[in-house]
Amino acid sequence: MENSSSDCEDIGSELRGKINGSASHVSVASSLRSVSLSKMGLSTPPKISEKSSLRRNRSYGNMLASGNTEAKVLVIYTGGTIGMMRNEKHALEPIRNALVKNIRRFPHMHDVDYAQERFGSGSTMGPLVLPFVENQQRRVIYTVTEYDPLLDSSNMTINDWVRIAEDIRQSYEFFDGFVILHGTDTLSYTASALSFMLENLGKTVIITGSQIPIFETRTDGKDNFTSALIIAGNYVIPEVTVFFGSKLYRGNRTIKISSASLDAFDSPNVPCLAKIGINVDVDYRLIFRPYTVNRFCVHSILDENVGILRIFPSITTATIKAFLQPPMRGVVLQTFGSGNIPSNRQDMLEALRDASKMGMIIVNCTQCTTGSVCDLYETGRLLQDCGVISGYDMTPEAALTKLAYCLGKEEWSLEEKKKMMQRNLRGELTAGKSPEMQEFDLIDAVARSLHLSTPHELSQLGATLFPAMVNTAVKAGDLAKVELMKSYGADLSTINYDYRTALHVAAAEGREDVVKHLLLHGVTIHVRDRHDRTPLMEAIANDHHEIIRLLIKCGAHLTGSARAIGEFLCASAARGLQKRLESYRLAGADLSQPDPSGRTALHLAALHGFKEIVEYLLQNSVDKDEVDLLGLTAYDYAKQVGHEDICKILNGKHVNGTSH
Ligand SMILES: NC(=O)C[C@H](N)C(=O)O
Repeated sequence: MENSSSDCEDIGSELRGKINGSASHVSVASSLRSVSLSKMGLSTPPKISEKSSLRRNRSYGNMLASGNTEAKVLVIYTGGTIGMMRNEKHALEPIRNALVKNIRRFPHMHDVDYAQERFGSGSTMGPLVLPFVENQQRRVIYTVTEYDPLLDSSNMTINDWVRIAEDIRQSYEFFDGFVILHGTDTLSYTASALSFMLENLGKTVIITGSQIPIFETRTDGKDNFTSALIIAGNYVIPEVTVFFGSKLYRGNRTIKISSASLDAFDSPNVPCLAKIGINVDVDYRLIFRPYTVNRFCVHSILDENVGILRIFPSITTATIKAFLQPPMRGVVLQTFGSGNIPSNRQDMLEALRDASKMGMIIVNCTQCTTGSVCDLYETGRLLQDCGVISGYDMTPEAALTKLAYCLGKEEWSLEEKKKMMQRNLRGELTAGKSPEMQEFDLIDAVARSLHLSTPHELSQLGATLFPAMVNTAVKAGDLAKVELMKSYGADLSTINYDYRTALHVAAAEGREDVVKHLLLHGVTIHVRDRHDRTPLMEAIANDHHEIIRLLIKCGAHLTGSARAIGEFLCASAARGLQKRLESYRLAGADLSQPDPSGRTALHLAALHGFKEIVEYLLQNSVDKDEVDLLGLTAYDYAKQVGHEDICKILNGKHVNGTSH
């Protein structure tokens, strides 16, 4: 299917004025609200009825003929050192409108020639284009939306997290991935909060920033930003992640470890998800996936009555009591070692017990950078008796934002909130042991027989064998074998040489039970294969209606431009494929969407004499009076070729009311 780059251009041109012009500081939520959905060619695709819009759409058609594979990334620029400049006192401060202007001058970040050829604009306006990157499938087209005011992240609040989350929600279907430019100081808090707020996330969200402004000669900003764009555009890692200093981390596992080093972040309790060196090495097995059949949504109610209390020797009861006073509703207690507090401090224990009895959620987290709280010592077990719950190995940032999130879930009872705090929701904690792999490791066995031994050879073997074996089991609908492959260490989300996943195969083959199984195992629905086809497109192309319903329920959406969908609809009608039209309808297409000549599926069905399709389209509210580029209605076509039965159905009324 044709990619939807024109959507990107529409968004780009709409935001362009706001980014570069005088009214530059508008949140993308409000910007996108002002960009009509029909203009983006998605939910309510445009109808072509006026000559001007026709001309516009034709010229888009020419641009799309470039045949390049592109990915669209939305960049939300909130502030931080990355976009700061030195003022007269030599202090760093964010400068409005400077980032995009400067990026346009960096040949490493913006390919002016490509932008010129593709969008007819390049050096001053239009979407930004990342130059071609060796070994990456897609060229990244990105749009930057700049917040007003730009913030040093120390000034950010819960309201800013909500704003970012809402902006992602508003633009979710129009972009392949998201990059958030953010100050480093509170970046881990934002990353943790967003990881909870963005529920059933299916796309890549990366937060990055820098220690040195991007405008300076020696900067980490350019590499961090470019790498984040490449990953967001080319890899589906459905998590809120942090990219910094050559590594991609799970956001809610990160902490800022240095105020000076360019490796400012770490995720001490879990390995990084990807490393950028000469190649991009993603460890797909580490990716945390939503194990539900639900579509993406944002939970934006956070309770701000939460806090972190760090215990220290000789802390007074008065201090503790003061901290636990209403309106406080949730507290992260940072304790010693593996979760200990002084066992000889009955006063302290009493204060905690009282607060817990009053309905406060108190979560025990360690002051150590690595490791977890556990009931190894009497001093730790005592806290449990007071109603304090375990935060396992959560970072204080993750525990605090998770508390704000859980307390904001009004539909959950207090017990449920406590249960959720101790459950692994987004990969933020490790409770208990991870499932064991089968003793007989398939890849090891094959590797031995092939005399392969290096870790690189082993991972290459796995990457080659597993997709083929999983896909064979999926094609056969053999769920037991799919499970077996998983126990051998296969990642069900893995892609083959054609960038296809098991979900593509299951959707194409009509294996509804396998589709369900894969979705429940977190296989992402947004991966596009070499030919830009998503699992949803596979289900449509094979008319598997139940699977289309399932994928849509899970948040899948059409990815082609409105015009391309119009072409598909017309082609289906011309070939008498009513089932295919129904497939598109179930997938959310507007059956009235015209092709570039302004003809709708109804014109084509009338022309080719498919009476049932004409009836079907009329039942689905396709306007019989729509005229094409030549000013002809569906009736005119039917009349011309003598389909009298269809003329009768279309009842001869012209758009302006004159009878034929
Ligand atoms: N490196 C940075 O971005 C630090 C800056 N103070 C901020 O958090 O906004």
